[in-house]
Amino acid sequence: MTIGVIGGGAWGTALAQVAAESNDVLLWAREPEVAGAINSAHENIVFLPGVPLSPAIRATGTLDDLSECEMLLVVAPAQHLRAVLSEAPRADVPLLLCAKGIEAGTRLLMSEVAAQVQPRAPIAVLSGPTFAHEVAARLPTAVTLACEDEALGRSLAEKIARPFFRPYLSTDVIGAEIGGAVKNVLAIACGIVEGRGLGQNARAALISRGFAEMTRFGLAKGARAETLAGLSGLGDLVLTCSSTSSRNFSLGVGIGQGRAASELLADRKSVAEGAFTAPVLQEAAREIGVEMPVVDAVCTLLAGRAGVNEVIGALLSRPIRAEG
Ligand SMILES: NC(=O)C1=CN([C@@H]2O[C@H](COP(=O)(O)OP(=O)(O)OC[C@H]3O[C@@H](n4cnc5c(N)ncnc54)[C@H](O)[C@@H]3O)[C@@H](O)[C@H]2O)C=CC1
Ligand SMILES: O=C(CO)COP(=O)(O)O
Repeated sequence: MTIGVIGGGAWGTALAQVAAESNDVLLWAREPEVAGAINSAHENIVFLPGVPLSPAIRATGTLDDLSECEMLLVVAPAQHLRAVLSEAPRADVPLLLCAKGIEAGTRLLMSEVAAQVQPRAPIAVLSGPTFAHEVAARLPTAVTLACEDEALGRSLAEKIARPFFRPYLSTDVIGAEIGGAVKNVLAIACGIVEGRGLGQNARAALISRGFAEMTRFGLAKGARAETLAGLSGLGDLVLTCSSTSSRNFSLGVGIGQGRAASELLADRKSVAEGAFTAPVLQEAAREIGVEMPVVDAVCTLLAGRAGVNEVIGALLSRPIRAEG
């Protein structure tokens, strides 16, 4: 079977490599130099350099070429997903959504955006603790694959599973998406703590209190508690809050060291989704009356409305309250 991959960033490329172990893969890349190098040198020189790619991966710059694929992995960044999926051929094949974020303006999750622009396509979500370079190196990785249609979810999981890449099934699409979107914002917060040298205790506190925020927001939006505590929620939160391999965490480190978020973001070619998700998550939480003080703090720092010491001081001086 031919699996299509929409998005030639690090994650799209790593997933293409997984899928290419037992399928033909056609990868759409926006940048001609990315598609060219994958076809000529079997390497994504821009977003995943140094990883020899399978010859079963072909790249194209034309979305229409994906019309013959039997399933599509959608790996364009969250804020571009609507535009890219709108230009893709009308599909009635399954879309496996792999981006982590909430759309600015509409406050929609990726599954909701995909349902609007590709209404005939069955939708599933893949999310979890998955650094692209580790997956590309075939290091053991487990993910959540969420699909309301259980039988379809199982068949998609069977198509992409490998001994080193292990999907766990769920029917909680919203839960899987909320975990992945929220953890990116919390990873920025943990990076700030690291960059400011505030210690391991503070980071553990932020992970726990951040998880409480993720849970409050997720439950209010209809997510299931066990999904939020699983691979796509807590699992990914722990990964991205602990490593400079995370672009969100490393953005936070720079902010914690006193650099302006705008300057750090302008320097990047790779995406730090949390920077885009943070303000829309804050709006969505306020709309439903869910308190998210760590998310609020990240928003203040991303917008440059206050300094790091002031924001952390305000977080630490909140009234004493019950943990649960
Ligand atoms: N890199 C990773 O380890 C993982 C990434 N993800 C998620 O996958 C999604 C894609 O991230 P990466 O592959 O890491 O990206 P990346 O940071 O490696 O590359 C940036 C991507 O953005 C695309 N892009 C830039 N401007 C665009 C535009 N105007 N329209 C459409 N596309 C545009 C580029 O073509 C490229 O594919 C994100 O939502 C990310 O959170 C999820 C799991 C792991
Ligand atoms: O989502 C990821 C790992 O699961 C990648 O995290 P970053 O986008 O912060 O690099």
